[in-house]
Amino acid sequence: MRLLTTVAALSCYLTQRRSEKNCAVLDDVVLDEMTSWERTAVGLVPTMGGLHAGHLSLIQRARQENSTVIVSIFVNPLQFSPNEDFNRYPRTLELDMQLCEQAGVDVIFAPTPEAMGVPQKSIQEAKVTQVIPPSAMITGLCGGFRQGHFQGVATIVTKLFNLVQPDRAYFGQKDGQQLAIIKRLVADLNFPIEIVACPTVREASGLALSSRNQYLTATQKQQAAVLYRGLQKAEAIFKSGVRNRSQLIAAVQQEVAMVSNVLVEYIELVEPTTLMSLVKVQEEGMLAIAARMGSTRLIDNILLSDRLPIIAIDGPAGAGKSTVARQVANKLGLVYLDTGSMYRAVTWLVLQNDIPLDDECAIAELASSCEIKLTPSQNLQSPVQVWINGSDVTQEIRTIEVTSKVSAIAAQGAVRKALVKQQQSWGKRGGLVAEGRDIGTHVFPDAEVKIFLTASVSERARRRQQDFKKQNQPEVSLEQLERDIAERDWKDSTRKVSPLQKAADAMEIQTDGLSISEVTDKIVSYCQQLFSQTSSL
Ligand SMILES: Nc1ncnc2c1ncn2[C@@H]1O[C@H](COP(=O)(O)OP(=O)(O)OP(=O)(O)O)[C@@H](O)[C@H]1O
Ligand SMILES: CC(C)(CO)[C@@H](O)C(=O)[O-]
Ligand code: BAL
Repeated sequence: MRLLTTVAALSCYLTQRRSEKNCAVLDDVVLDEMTSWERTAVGLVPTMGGLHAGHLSLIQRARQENSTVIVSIFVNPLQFSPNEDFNRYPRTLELDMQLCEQAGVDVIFAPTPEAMGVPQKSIQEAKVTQVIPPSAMITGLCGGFRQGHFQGVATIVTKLFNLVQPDRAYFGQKDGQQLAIIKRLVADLNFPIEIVACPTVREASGLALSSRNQYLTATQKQQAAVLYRGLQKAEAIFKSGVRNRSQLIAAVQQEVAMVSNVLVEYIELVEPTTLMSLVKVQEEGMLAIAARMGSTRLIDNILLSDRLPIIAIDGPAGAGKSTVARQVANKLGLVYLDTGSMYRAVTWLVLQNDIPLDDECAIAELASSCEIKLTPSQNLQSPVQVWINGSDVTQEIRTIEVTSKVSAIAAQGAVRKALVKQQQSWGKRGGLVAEGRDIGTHVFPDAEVKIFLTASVSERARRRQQDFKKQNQPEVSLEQLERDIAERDWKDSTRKVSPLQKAADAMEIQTDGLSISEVTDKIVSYCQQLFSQTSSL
């Protein structure tokens, strides 16, 4: 791991890194699987240091998804008002370096204000070019109590994005208003950066981890947990059907009022993307609170989502994921999101347009502008109907030509980005069963149910040999099939980008000796039991 403190050193490092053809830890076999984009994917985790488990969750996510991970540590003077805690803010670089080293970070970028070209002044006094988010996003919530704060955040994040030019940048849901503003900044200023939102990490008491928690006494820290308890009270009545603002806010107020030395600045219900105030929750709402305990300012929020549940089924090749996913969707009355057919449809379109498979720019153009529609089929024996740009390609995407080329297309970063974006937009309504390699870790990390479906290598080899026999394919020995499957597992799990990962909160199902219907029934009863507790279905 390197500690870089100047722009020149950072720029030199990034130039070197991007010119490298091979990642040191990967052998040629896996590299063949990776596109140039994957080999140089850079993940940035912007922080102000004082690292804790919340930051480490962002770093861990970045480590899983990128070839290079850069953590910036910079207490940004532009986002502090003169009366705030800029001087007192925790600065623990030595400890932060140890934590980053253990987490596999490649670079810590920790410049001085001078190296960053921002004077140690607040945004009002600074004489630098500034980035000003839409006023509607920065006047409410924390913006009403921290004049100029979000201009300061937007300015420094823009500088970091220009300096690092990451492929992905990681932010915590804990700072929900900041997250929404950064997503808007990326969209409005056309940064080619994927913003990855990471769930809030909490103490056992429910208190959101924050560098500022260090300011609290033990008693205050215990009392501060009331913020999250209040949000949970509102969440409980939301799940029982309450949607209006006044009742949700009152539920929080009532709970927080139990602790007299918590002085509430605001409790607000807003739309999480636009931050517009909500009278009632439509699809999704963010219930946010800010309060002071003595001189310490604390914030927290929860997302209230009305969507139907999402079931994410990940697992190694040959574990029966797609067959099981379709049957689970059918039994629960949900939609089976056949992600594999989406990549096949793009492959078909590439072939239709005679685009060479290595022309990644032309393919990116096609993938980011195509419109895919999946129509579930009631008959489990017949495939999901697939449309692309209005053409029904359900049969065409199953040809040998498409099958032989789909993995080369699916490995292209721009294709993945475009299709994951489309899948996530469908995910907003929920009611989906999706299967793949990183559905529960990357595509739908907030899925209500996560299953990791697996089977032994020998069992999967036996199943594949049976499939070949049914398809009158030439016989392949079990030994050869086991070698192929073991190699595939290794490639999928050691990929630097979107590797096959069992989500920490996934239930693993070992399917050796189980039939498809037995596995399906196992998952369906697990879901029904879970949903009956939360009345999600
Ligand atoms: N508990 C948490 N869970 C998830 N992400 C977090 C958590 N705390 C901070 N983050 C994220 O880490 C990044 C850096 O935040 P920052 O360095 O300001 O830490 P902080 O804990 O938020 O400190 P502060 O006391 O200033 O709120 C931000 O994207 C923030 O949302
Ligand atoms: C994003 C950020 C690092 C910019 O200074 C800061 O606002 C923070 O730590 O959340
Ligand atoms: N993550 C919070 C940054 C700030 O309060 O300045």
